Amino acid sequence: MTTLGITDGQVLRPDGTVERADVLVDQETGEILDVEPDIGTSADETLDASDSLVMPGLVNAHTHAAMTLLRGYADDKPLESWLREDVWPAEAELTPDDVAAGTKLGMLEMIRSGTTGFVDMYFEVPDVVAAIDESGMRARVGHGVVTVGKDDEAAHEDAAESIAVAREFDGAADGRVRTAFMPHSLTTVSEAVFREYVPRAREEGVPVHLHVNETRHEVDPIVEEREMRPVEYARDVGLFDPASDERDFLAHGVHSDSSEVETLAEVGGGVVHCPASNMKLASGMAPVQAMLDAGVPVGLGTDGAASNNDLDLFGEMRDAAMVGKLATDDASAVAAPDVVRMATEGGATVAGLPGGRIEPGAAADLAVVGLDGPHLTPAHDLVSHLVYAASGRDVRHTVCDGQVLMRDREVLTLDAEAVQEAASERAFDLVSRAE
Ligand SMILES: CSC[C@H]1O[C@@H](n2cnc3c(O)ncnc32)[C@H](O)[C@@H]1O
Ligand SMILES: [Zn+2]
Repeated sequence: MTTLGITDGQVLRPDGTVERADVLVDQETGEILDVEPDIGTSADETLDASDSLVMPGLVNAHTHAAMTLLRGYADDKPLESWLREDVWPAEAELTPDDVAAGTKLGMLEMIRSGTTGFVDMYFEVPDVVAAIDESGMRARVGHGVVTVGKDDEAAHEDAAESIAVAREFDGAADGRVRTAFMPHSLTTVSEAVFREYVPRAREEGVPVHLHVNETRHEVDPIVEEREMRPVEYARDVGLFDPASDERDFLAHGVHSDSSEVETLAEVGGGVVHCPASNMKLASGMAPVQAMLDAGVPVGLGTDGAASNNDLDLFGEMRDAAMVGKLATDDASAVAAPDVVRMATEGGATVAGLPGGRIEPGAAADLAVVGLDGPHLTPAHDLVSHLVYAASGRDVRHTVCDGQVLMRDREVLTLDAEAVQEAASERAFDLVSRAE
């Protein structure tokens, strides 16, 4: 057995308390062996956590990692015109190598801000998986299906590709990669495709992940044409089936009404809250406190870097807490302990990925946050600091599946300079082809 000891720190336990302890990890199984004081120093490899908090690695439960290439390319627009006028024309020019470069840049940023697992909906999944394998991160990936504007044959090809890559890559990268069937949304994918391919996802044993209730423009036509709320329509085409072994999960859910929140709680449907993207695109404020009260599993996501514009989940935690209070006119809503849970265990649950808890037997997916900065002084309440005062720049070390991905802010699995240079070059070339 090869062991990793994370020594001399304070540890965030699953019940939200903080205690002084070392964390001992079995690097072969990728699991936490024990959490006790003074057990880490004789490990084969050690990470110093003095003056630091060891927390579960953050889970970015909804992103489009390669959209880092379009960071700052089209800002200050609402979702529909942003997608149609700027993003989709640029994405039409993407090559597999572009997607690989953008995904690596996204992962570099995520590792540097303490994220160990993510959910990625995008294109060129084989290249995305190869990049994830190299990075050492954990992810649930899928090919995003859009059928609007396509003839029947092209629509079926797109959906069939999503199922085929889900089948081929589930369990790749030593099990760190899981997959899902990923129709883009209820309005950009035809009813016929949902009805034919959701059962195929069930046969493959993969969940379904899609955007739902993101903007009013998406909700209104569904309600008008079908006389059903979007979550009801989703259930009608086979999603969120409580009899399924896999948990389907939606991104955004901003305009979910109380009946939809109740339904999601009843059937165990997961929601990924993306507060920065919802604010930037002026999509609205999700009823997150109502979801938590109802028992809906909720995680946090950045969405893509073009609607955020970074992949730092510490920003998402702060935004979730702030907008949660604004939305309810209640300063006690979406409180710090709930936000930290959403960003860790909640995201892991929603995405069906290991991690999210520091306890023996759990996946050794960890972030070590330095506490010595003036902005984190005094240390009255470390959970409060994680949400309201810290940023991804405070993360010292990142560990996924027992392997050290970043030590003392140096990413060990990706060549940061080369990744940034390649992505930058490809991004400029991409937008010049699109214009
Ligand atoms: C078909 S792959 C995923 C697809 O989604 C687009 N996208 C990025 N951000 C959002 C968002 O907030 N709502 C809906 N769709 C989004 C991305 O550009 C890809 O085309
Ligand atoms: Zn999205």
